[in-house]
Amino acid sequence: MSGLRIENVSLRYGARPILRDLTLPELCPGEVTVLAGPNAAGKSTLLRAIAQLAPYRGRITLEGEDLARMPLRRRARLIGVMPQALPAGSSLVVLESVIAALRAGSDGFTRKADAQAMAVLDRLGIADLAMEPLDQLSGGQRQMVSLAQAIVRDPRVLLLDEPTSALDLARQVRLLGELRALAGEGRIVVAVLHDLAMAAQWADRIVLLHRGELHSSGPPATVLTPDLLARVYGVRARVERCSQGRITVLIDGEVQGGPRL
Ligand SMILES: Nc1ncnc2c1ncn2[C@@H]1O[C@H](COP(=O)(O)OP(=O)(O)OP(=O)(O)O)[C@@H](O)[C@H]1O
Repeated sequence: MSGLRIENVSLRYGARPILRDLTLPELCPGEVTVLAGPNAAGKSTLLRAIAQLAPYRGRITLEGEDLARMPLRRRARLIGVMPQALPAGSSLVVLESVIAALRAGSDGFTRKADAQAMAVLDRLGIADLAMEPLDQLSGGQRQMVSLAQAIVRDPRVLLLDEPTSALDLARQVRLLGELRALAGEGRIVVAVLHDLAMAAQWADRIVLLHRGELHSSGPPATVLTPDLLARVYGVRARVERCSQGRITVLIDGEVQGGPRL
């Protein structure tokens, strides 16, 4: 009961079913889980449901406790969310925005807030951005600040929606290494990634969604097969084994006729 459980979760937008009776294997501390699947499969929606940002039917529990019944502040301390994009129109500088994220999970004034927020910026290698206005950052810089906001409360669960989409190669590696380290410290890390080669390299487990349902889940080497990539994504892929049970995925092109599912 130490993990995150998602059981029989269904979610509709209006009359449209988006998640359909979704039950996942328990997501455990120490693991990086990548949520994968074609566009509109329901990946972001599932993250929103876990974060209790969208109403659903079914049960989502953390260490046996129903997240839907948890007091807001406690939930804010336990769950860190890195959305696809930070909302524009902020008048804060980076450090203030990270302090604001820290305070959202605390009941009162935290004297050490500045130091805590600075330590997180330093950990992510962006301390030099502390006094920059949030609205004047580049897309990649904003993404790193968004990660800082998500982890500053030291959450037990970290939910990230396409966290590398705006990052250059060095920062992609830095961020993914950071996710591994954050998991290694005992957190449950769940990230939506489109880049399956990246997912193969960094994930302990891949959960593949398709049209709001669980298609498959397991270690990258068992989920990411050429046959699955052809059927679900409609791409021709080569999957090669490398060291320590890891695989590399190379996409060659599209299969004729597109996805078969
Ligand atoms: N607020 C909303 N209102 C109505 N429909 C929505 C809303 N948000 C998402 N949807 C629909 O839900 C479905 C799943 O969307 P979601 O963003 O979860 O997919 P995704 O797997 O994250 O896709 P992508 O890879 O393209 O980001 C889509 O068909 C989308 O149009």
